[in-house]
Amino acid sequence: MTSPERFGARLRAAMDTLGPLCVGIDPHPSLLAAWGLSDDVKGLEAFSRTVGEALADRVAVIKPQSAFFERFGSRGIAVLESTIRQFSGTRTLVVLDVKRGDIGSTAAAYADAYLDPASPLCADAITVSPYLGVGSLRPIIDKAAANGLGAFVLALTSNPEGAAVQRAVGASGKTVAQTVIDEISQVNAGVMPLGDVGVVIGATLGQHGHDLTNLNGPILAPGLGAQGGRADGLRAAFGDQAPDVLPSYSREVLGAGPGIATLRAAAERARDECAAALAVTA
Ligand SMILES: O=c1ccn([C@@H]2O[C@H](COP(=O)(O)O)[C@@H](O)[C@H]2O)c(=O)[nH]1
Repeated sequence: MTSPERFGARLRAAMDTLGPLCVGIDPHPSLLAAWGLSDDVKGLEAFSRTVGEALADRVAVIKPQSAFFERFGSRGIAVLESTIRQFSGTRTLVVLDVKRGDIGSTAAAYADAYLDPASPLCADAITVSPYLGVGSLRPIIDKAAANGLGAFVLALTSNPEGAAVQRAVGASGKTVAQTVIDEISQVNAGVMPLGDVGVVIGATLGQHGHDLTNLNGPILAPGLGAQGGRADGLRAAFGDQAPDVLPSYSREVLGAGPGIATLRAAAERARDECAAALAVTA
């Protein structure tokens, strides 16, 4: 049996062909209202289907935010399952934003839920939290690698409250975030063309002062638009790692709906701004 193509390689190909952009599916109650939809499962379903119709095969990555689906219980989860399925067979990869993490034996169950192709919630990658120790994520990292899937580990989040924990300095003299980055760098060492395990670094942070040189993995950068991050700040924030940066917008792009054409136009504008900001000059 041949091994599945690795997540890092698939992400690199998607970003090369469709551009460096992730759009979040965050069906906030205020967005449902602005789109003329009801704040219930029917509205959730219509919202997610419209985003799929507008952006499948047009953006490299789509990132459903699980919380907005969980809000509606099992029927919301059923919509999340069909939202993920909408993108299968397209070039658009799905990163499910669930920020999971637990002791290793429970992390293994999360891996079964989200990174096993037999599961209805299986995505191309998930977001995970390292605050039980990066080592506790090993079952998730291993399951992802075995199935050609990936994970993004929180390092420096886009919200201002994150700094108190993530910039705290440990006994090694490194910040918590740098320790996370360095442990993930080891996981990705030698993987070509790009490792399967990324980190999350907020696009709101500007020059964050952390060393990403050896990461060899994708950098998911949320916080653009609604949280104040700007595409023209990406280059200064990420320097030589620019080619590995996956900028992410949710509300800013979703606010252009419910029209298919207006959603596409907003995503294209965001993609072009990010691509220009991240362009590697010789
Ligand atoms: O550091 C982080 C990690 C995750 N997020 C998530 O991304 C989107 C951002 O939505 P916007 O509407 O573009 O603000 C949301 O789902 C967050 O939970 C983040 O913002 N920062």
